Parts: sequence; structure tokens; C-alpha cells
Amino acid sequence: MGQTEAVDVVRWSDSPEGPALALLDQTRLPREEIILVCRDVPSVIAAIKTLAVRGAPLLGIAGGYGVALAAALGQDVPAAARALAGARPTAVNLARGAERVLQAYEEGRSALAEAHAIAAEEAAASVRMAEYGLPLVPEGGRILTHCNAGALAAGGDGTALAVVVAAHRAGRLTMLWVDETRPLLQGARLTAYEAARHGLPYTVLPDGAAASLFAAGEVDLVVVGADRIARDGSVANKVGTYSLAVLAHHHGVPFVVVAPTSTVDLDARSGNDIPIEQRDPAEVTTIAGQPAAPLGSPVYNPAFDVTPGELVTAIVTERGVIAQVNEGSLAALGDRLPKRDDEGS
Ligand SMILES: CSC[C@@H](O)[C@@H](O)C(=O)COP(=O)(O)O
Repeated sequence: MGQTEAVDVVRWSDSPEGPALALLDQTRLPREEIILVCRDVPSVIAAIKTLAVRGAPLLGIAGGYGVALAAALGQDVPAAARALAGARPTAVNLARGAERVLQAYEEGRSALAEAHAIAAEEAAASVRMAEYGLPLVPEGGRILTHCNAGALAAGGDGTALAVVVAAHRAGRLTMLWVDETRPLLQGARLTAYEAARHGLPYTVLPDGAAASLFAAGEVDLVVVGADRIARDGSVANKVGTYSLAVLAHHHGVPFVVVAPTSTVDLDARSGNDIPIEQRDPAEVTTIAGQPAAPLGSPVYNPAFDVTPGELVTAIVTERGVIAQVNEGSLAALGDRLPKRDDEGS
């Protein structure tokens, strides 16, 4: 991935056994790099639900390829697109990627070419976001991030992590603080894996330790990705992001969101319109298959939370930096965003 790429995160494969979507199984990282070969749409949906493939822009890419797979197999493409779009609710990219490839198919264009186009656009967006985000990193920056917003979650070097990698290449990064990101440990398992491969200076911390890092003056900047950004600038991202934004505000530290415009949803007027995925209680009550709470304990396990726009210092997109995060600045992006169904193309 990025400069150190050895394994494709998502790859279309046409072999004598037929078309397939080959995915790096992220549930197995960092222990082993196993490729999951999905030869039908239910396998792609299962990979999405289990987080074998995950991260908003990457879900858009996988959803698009899933629809292309249905088309290549001569299946019911609209039904496949609906099922893929509904596999996870929060990242708007998933439904958008599936719908975009379905539309190409229904217009008689190549579904596969459209899926490839989404992947290429997200890779290009990553490069631009890194360029736009780099000036926001101070010399000697100590950056805190949450979840995984790298190549395992998006095209190219990712979103938030692409900015961090650019800062490292520019000699500006002193430390990447990596929240472990309970309960599925996308920070400890995935961001630390990517950081090590890029040779970044990094340290993993339990999520609950972030407050003491701020108190000690050890954080200069928070940089995270997003799963959906509403019209009013509210940002849905991995659960725990909101508490970091509150901490950053309290300590006067900039809180920056890095996300492609494919993650902006102007149809969602506010955070209240963003569906938040609730996940299996077992993710919280067990650790590595062992009980971590008394059997049958009630569990609250939202996968995401919503950070209000007033806590966001800036949103970095591939089209530039939004420095005043509010309804007007987000709406001004409108002409350059993917059109809604009811607006035509
Ligand atoms: C560039 S990805 C940004 C977000 O998708 C990421 O921070 C995140 O919350 C991913 O959640 P996940 O549940 O692992 O799919």
C-alpha cells in the first residue's frame, strides 16, 4: 500500500475460474495477509458486513465492483445493487458506489469500467487530499488519529493517513498517536500496520488514554477520516471520534477531517439524518473469543458517532480545504458533488 505496496487491498480478477473480487481480508491483519476471493455477490456482502473490507471510500469501491460482478455473472443487477447498498448503512460511499455502477449498467455502459473509474478517482482524490492537508500540519507535528483512514480504507494512501504520510515525507511528523479504536481495533491492528510499513514514528494508545495525552500537551493536531458528512458540517466517523473533538476543543488543538467529496451527503441536513450502524454485542462482550463481560450483559455498540460541525476546524477534500465548517460552506460544494437521483445528471 502506498509506496510500500505489496498486497492489493481490492482487486478485480478475471481468471479461468471466472470473474472475482479479490480482497485483502482485514479481519486477519496484522497477523496474516490473506486474500479473500469473492466469486459472487453474497460473498462480497459478507466481506462488507464482517469488515473484511471496510472504510468509507473503499466500501464505495467494493460496492461498485460488487455490482460489476453481478453484471459479469449475468445476474439480477438491480437486486444485487440494492443488497450491496444495504450491507452497511453509515458510509454514504457504499450505496453511492453501488448505485453509480448500476446506473452505468442500465445506460448500457460497462459496469466494470465504471467500477474501475471509482477506484481511480478515489486514488487520485487521496493524492489531492494529501497535498491540501499537508500545510495544516505544523513542523514537528504530533498528530493523533482514530480508527483507520489509510490505504486499507480508501484509494491511494487513504484520507487522513495520506496527510500524515505526506507530513512524514516532508520531514514534519514527530509522532503519530494511534488510538487503538475499541472494540474492533482498527487503529491498533490496521493503522499501526500501515504506519509501520510507511516507517512512520508511531505509538498505539488505549482510547481512554487520549485525554491524558492532550493534558500533557503532547498533541498538536487531530486528523481523522469520515463515513458521511452532512450538509451542516456534522461528521459521522468511527465511534470515539466525537470525544476526541471535544477534547481537542477543550485543549485548543485543531481537529481536522479529511474526506473525499464522495463522502459528503447534502441530502442529510444534519447529523440526525445519518443512520448509525449498531453492531453485534459480541464485539464488546468478548475479546479474542473469550468473555470480556458477564454472559448476556446488555450492550451499547454503535459503530459510529457524529461530531457537530462547530467542533471541526477544517474539512480537507480533494477539491480544497473548507476552513469555515457550516451549512453554507458545505452547500457551496454542491455543484461539484455527485448529483442526487432527483436532480438528473
Ligand atoms: C478513510 S475511511 C474513514 C472512515 O471510514 C473510518 O474512519 C471509519 O470510521 C471506518 O469504520 P469501519 O467500521 O472500520 O468501516
